[in-house]
Amino acid sequence: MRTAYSVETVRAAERELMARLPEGALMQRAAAGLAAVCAGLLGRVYGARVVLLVGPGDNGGDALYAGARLARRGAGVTAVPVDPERVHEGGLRALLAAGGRLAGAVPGRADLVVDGLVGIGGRGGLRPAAAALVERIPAGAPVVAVDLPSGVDADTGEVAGAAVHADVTVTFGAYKPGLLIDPGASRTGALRLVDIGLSLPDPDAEALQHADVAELLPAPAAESDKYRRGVVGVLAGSAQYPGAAVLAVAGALRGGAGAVRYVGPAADAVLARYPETLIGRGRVQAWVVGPGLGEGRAAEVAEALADPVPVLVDADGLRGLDPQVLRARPAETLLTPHAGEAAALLGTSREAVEAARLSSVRTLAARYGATALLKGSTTLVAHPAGGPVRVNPTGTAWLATAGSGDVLSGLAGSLLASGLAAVDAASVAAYVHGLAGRRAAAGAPLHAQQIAQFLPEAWRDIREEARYGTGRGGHRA
Ligand SMILES: NC(=O)C1=CN([C@@H]2O[C@H](COP(=O)(O)OP(=O)(O)OC[C@H]3O[C@@H](n4cnc5c(N)ncnc54)[C@H](O)[C@@H]3O)[C@@H](O)[C@H]2O)[C@@H](O)CC1
Ligand SMILES: Nc1ncnc2c1ncn2[C@@H]1O[C@H](COP(=O)(O)OP(=O)(O)O)[C@@H](O)[C@H]1O
Ligand SMILES: [K+]
Repeated sequence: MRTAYSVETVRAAERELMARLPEGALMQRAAAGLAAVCAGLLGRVYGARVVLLVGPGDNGGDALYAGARLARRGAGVTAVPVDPERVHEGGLRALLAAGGRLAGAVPGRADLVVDGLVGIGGRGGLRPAAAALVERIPAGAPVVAVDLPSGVDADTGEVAGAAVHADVTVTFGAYKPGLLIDPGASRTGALRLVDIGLSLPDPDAEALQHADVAELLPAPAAESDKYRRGVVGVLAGSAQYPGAAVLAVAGALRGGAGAVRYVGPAADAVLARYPETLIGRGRVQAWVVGPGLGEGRAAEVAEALADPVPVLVDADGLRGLDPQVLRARPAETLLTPHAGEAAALLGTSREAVEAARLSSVRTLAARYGATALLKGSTTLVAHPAGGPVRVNPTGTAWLATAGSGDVLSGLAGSLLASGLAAVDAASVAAYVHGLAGRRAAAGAPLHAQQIAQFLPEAWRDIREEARYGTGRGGHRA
């Protein structure tokens, strides 16, 4: 499990540790880790041209001390401060003593640029003086961000205005949510964590890894039969959108349930593609409701919600949902909107949801009393009672293709039917779907059926790789 912590939590842990260590010890740990990553990237440190962009706070201090370490190994290090009157004193002294120099402008050429403009003390988009330095970063020079790419909000991943695009981000003590969640996540490049010895409480966000997912994937026991494995009901499709039913069933058949039961007007299309599907009403252990339903199907949605089993609501099923009805349900509800659907549920705009994904998914879950999976560039899953938000680390923008979400909802519903808690079903489905999408795409456009076809391969990969890894999954139901 990769865990992430808010600025407030990180600061508290730092204070606690700093009180027990000699002054400046933490910054030296950070700078040593940063310098080691920079040296690794440079290969040959001696003679390399390193440019430090130095903000007024401790983030700039880290960059200066790391620069001093590189200068002592023979690099030509130039520090460019945002404000020459406000530079970390000790860091500057160390750099100058090691042979580094101070400059008023960004040099035209560099083998490495270190972004020490702002770290967890940053607020809002970069101010003009800092943004101007970012614009001067020499084309093609690799950029290493100190703690986080300047301009990215550490807690949320929000980017208001200019922000650094890093090739590598060296973060200290703990990952911050903004490093894992878009738009921030797409600015970090490769992430490196430097352990500075913090003791941390429960995380604010977490990302499952292969080993966690492997532990959650359902597998039939020797005594299993199809009913014990769970039956998932799929209420989807319409005369206008029969394909959504086929794709949801395609996902459901590959998600661990023992049988898939289809209810709706697209039975012929479903059977033509998947003759193994059961047709018509009957007992199910979980429902998938909504893909391709079209309009005027509220009564059927309400009927499924009245069944005391877990229900996943997607797409057209999300229209006009009543929070009171969801709160009164005796079993879990899982909502799987994309940003547009989430905006309608929250009474805001799609842009507002995309700019603030973390708070949107939390609000959605709390307001509707349901687990919420917010799809898009970083898929997030929130539990209605709060706790860490799950951040999906797999996926590719090629998944943004018609019908992709239908496959996801079928898959997640199948995992619900096989007994996973809603948070686990949602985050495992997003993980496997994202991996299958990456494999199916392999750098080229894909269509939704291919995602379904690659699900078993992704599933097998997770189980295989996890044999050699460690890690724990799970979440309270
Ligand atoms: N506290 C600690 O124990 C440690 C802190 N470390 C470093 O210290 C950083 C935090 O340092 P600070 O608290 O000094 O804060 P930062 O250095 O992150 O930023 C604060 C400074 O940036 C300016 N600023 C804020 N928002 C800005 C914006 N949008 N545009 C331009 N300038 C902006 C502020 O005026 C302030 O002077 C961490 O990110 C990390 O790099 C590390 O050395 C590890 C140990
Ligand atoms: N930019 C993106 N990067 C990664 N994944 C994306 C992106 N955009 C969409 N996706 C994923 O693609 C799927 C699209 O689902 P959805 O919007 O419901 O499409 P549809 O309704 O056509 O099935 C979701 O799994 C979503 O997370
Ligand atoms: K930075």
